[in-house]
Amino acid sequence: MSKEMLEIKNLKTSFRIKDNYYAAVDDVTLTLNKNEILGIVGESGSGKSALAFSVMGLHNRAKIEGNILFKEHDIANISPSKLNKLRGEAMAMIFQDPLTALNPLMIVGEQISETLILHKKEMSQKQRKEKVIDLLNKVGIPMPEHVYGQYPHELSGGMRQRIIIAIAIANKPELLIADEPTTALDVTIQAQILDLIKTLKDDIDAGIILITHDLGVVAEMADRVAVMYAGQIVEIADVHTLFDNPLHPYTRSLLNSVPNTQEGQEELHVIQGIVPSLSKLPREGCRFAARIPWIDDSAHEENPVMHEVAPGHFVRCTCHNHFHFPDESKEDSTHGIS
Ligand SMILES: Nc1ncnc2c1ncn2[C@@H]1O[C@H](COP(=O)(O)OP(=O)(O)OP(=O)(O)O)[C@@H](O)[C@H]1O
Repeated sequence: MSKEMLEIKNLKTSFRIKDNYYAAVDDVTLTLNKNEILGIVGESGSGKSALAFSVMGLHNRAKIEGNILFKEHDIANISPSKLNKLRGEAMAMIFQDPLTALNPLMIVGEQISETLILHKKEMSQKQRKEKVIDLLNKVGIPMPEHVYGQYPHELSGGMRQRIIIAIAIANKPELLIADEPTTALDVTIQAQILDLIKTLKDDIDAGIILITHDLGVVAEMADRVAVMYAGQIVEIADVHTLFDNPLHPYTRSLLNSVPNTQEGQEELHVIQGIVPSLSKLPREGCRFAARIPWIDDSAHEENPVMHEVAPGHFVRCTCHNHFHFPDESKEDSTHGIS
C-alpha cells in the first residue's frame, strides 16, 4: 500500500455556543495515504464537514486541539502565512455548491488564473492562459477557449463543478478534500464528476478525502471508509471489508437503510432518532446507545475505544458483539460478524 501523507491525531474541533465550547469533532485519529481515496460517511450533523474544514484550516473561530500532520507541518498549530501557502498549492478543497463557490462577477478563466497568480508567480500571462486552457481540457470542458471567457451563470451545474475542480487541481495538490462534491448535481452529471475525480487521483497522484452521506458513492469511489457518528469515527476499514462485514451497529444500520434490489429486500431498516445537536451530544459512554435502546446497557463499554478486529479494520465499542436488529433474533444477528 502507498505511503501515509496525512496523519490526524486526536483531533478535537470545538465551537463556542453561549459560554461553552462543544466538540463537533471529538478525538478523531485518521491517516490518509498517497493515491488513496478515503471516504468519510455519516448522517447530517455527524461532524464530517467540521473535520474537513479543520484539515484545510478554514475554521477561524473554532478551538482546534490535537495534530494534523501534513508535509512537515502541523495544520492544527500553524501560522496563517504558512497555511495560506499550503492551501491552494499542496492542498485544495472541492465544495458542495459550485455556484456559491464561484465569483459571479468574474469570467471563469480569470478565476482559475487567480490561483496560478498566487502560487506560480513566475508564469507569464501567456503561459497562464495556456495552463488554464489545459486545465479546462483536463476536466472535460468542451470548447475551452470559449468557456474561458464565460461567467458562471452561463454554465450548467456540472460545468461549474468542473471549473471548481480545475481551480482545485491547478497547482497539482497532494491532498484534495471533496465535501459532498456531487450533492447539488443531477444523477447523470454526478457520475461524470465522480469519474473525473477518480481519473484525477491517478493523474495528480493525490490523496483524496471524499465526504458524502451517499453510501453508493463511497462503494464506487473509496479505497477505505471511515464511518462518523456524533463527532467520532465509529468504524474504519477498506471498502470491501466495510460493505461485506460491517460491524458497528451504526454502520450496519446505515447499510440496512439503503434499498437493495438484488437481494429482494422487502423492508428497509429505519434508524430511529437523529444525531443530537452539538450541545446535547452524549459525551460519555457509547454515543449510539440511545438509538439502539433494545440492546442491553451492559453490552456497551464505559469509555468506548477503537478495537482492531482484523488488520486495518477498527470498530468502536464492544456493543457490536451483541448487536441485532429489533426484528432479528440474537442467533440471526451474527450475520456479517466474523
Ligand atoms: N461554526 C459552527 N458553529 C457552531 N456549531 C457548528 C458550526 N459548524 C458546525 N456546527 C455543528 O457541528 C456539528 C457537526 O456539523 P458538520 O457540518 O460538521 O456535520 P456534517 O456531518 O458535515 O453534516 P452535513 O452532512 O449536513 O454537512 C453539527 O451539530 C453542527 O450544527
